[in-house]
Amino acid sequence: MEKPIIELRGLTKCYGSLKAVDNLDLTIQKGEIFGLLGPNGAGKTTTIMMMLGLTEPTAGTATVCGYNATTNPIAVKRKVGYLPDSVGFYDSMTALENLTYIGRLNGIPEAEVKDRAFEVMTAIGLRDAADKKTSAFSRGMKQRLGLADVLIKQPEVIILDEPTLGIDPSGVKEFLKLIRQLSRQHGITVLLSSHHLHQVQQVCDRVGIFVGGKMLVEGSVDKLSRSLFKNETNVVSISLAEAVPTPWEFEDDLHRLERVQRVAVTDNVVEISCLSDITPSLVRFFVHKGLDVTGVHKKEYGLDDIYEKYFENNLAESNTNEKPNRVFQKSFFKK
Ligand SMILES: Nc1ncnc2c1ncn2[C@@H]1O[C@H](COP(=O)(O)OP(=O)(O)OP(=O)(O)O)[C@@H](O)[C@H]1O
Repeated sequence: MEKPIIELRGLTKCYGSLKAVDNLDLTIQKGEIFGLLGPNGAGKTTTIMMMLGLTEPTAGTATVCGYNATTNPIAVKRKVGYLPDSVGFYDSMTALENLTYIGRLNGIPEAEVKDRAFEVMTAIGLRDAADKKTSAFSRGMKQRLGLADVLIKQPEVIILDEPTLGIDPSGVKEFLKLIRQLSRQHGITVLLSSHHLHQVQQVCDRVGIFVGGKMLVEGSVDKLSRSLFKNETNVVSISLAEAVPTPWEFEDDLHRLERVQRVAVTDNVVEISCLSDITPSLVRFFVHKGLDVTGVHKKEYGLDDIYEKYFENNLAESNTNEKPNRVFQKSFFKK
């Protein structure tokens, strides 16, 4: 198996008595898009700073592209492109001038820098705005140009810290699509830090939920959902034309269907949890009973369900000192 492109071992950072990052172990393979998810103050930026060699760990190591980020930060910076949540440009210069300036700073030869800048601007969809001053750029365009700054040095790894802050929903969608495209086409490894569950779910191969400096859980959304919702992976909601009376005369019959585990009735919706996907049999059951089915919806568990469930389990397992997690959870969803 190939060596991981990012390898964090026992990575720890203390600020006085505060453990901002607490004994973090993480490996990311080449070409993967990994989402580091966590509420404000979770330690995401501190982790990124240590991976870039911009702050020293109190303990542990961060190895990026085969280099120790603490002892060899320059080598790491050559291989890694970092996009913070907002990027500054010289507003009196055009997008192309800003980009070629960054290209020169990164040591790209004069003969190549303009062509490379055009190439990158085309890839990120800003070719037509190349001669526009960046003072006239929207926030979304600035983030794209920030990505161009990162790409011009042809990095092996891109680290994005809250890259979609302040971008409108359609801009976010486009931006994430672009990240995925770039990663797939060029085999670039991406670490994306965010507290937007839905955005991360759209683009990442694997996610880690990071709270209070610790990685609580990691894996693909699918894997996490299967392990957390073992007994509830097949939940179907059947909507009926009329409200279901209580007690419902057909409830026992429904329970007797093979593989049905749980039935819950609310107004005109019957929610059924099953051991496997038996949607066709369920629909036949309702039709056979002479009930008008107006909708069939299969529940899919996403990252927000995973996050919620994880905390539910965590709270149930422990009866001490769990209040901070509740607070984290609330602030997580608010944004
Ligand atoms: N230079 C510093 N000195 C002291 N404490 C710090 C310093 N930098 C960060 N911290 C603390 O470390 C913790 C982790 O901060 P960090 O910025 O890494 O979190 P984050 O997950 O990136 O949060 P956000 O989503 O708000 O950016 C916080 O409690 C923060 O106050």
